[in-house]
Amino acid sequence: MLQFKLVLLGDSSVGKSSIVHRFVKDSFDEFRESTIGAAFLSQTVKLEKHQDVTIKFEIWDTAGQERYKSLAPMYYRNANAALIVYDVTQPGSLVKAQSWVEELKHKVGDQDLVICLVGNKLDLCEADSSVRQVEIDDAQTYAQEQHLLFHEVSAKTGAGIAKIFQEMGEKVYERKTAESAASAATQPRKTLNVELQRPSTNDSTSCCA
Ligand SMILES: Nc1nc2c(ncn2[C@@H]2O[C@H](COP(=O)(O)OP(=O)(O)OP(=O)(O)O)[C@@H](O)[C@H]2O)c(=O)[nH]1
Repeated sequence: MLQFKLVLLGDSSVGKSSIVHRFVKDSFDEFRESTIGAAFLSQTVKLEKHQDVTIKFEIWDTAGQERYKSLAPMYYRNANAALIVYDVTQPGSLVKAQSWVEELKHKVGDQDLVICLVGNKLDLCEADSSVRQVEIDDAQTYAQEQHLLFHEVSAKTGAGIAKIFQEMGEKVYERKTAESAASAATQPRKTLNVELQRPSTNDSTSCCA
């Protein structure tokens, strides 16, 4: 099974761990503790667009607190996919998300990485529209300009969560298969010149002694 490394980045308390737990365990904890360092989980995804293909995400959920920021490169290095999360009720968290986008593009390069911008806690706006502080159009326009995937979700209700990982899975798989096809096309064909040697009949120890 193809495995892909996925990293979650974003400000503290935006709901990174909650998104991962909703995806991996289909559960939600109202009182989740802040992550220390990073947490690792894995989950498989059966791709809807590619019949009979199941991929595995190895997920690194990083800690959003400023004091852990220097650890992040360890987790996004060699990643195939990144979810950059903000909270739709906290405009500062979008600014932080944008700085992660910049850092990834600078350090990793978006050719190598599928990036998805995710606005979380949508349920809060649905309960009371006045708490929304980041307009969907603004975030979506930014995502389009930066060539990022984009979703608004709720880890609490589960709305939109499976869709993120389905779409990310398809993108990383398509990238991988396109890369493999391109490298196969550019590889020179190797001709094997195998000379068959007849074993000498009077040397019974020649091959295994
Ligand atoms: N209403 C609502 N609350 C959420 C949602 N997602 C997370 N929360 C709450 O927000 C708080 C922070 O969630 P976490 O998942 O720990 O956030 P985090 O981004 O992993 O935080 P760090 O580990 O500090 O980086 C918790 O109290 C969650 O219950 C959501 O979709 N809706």
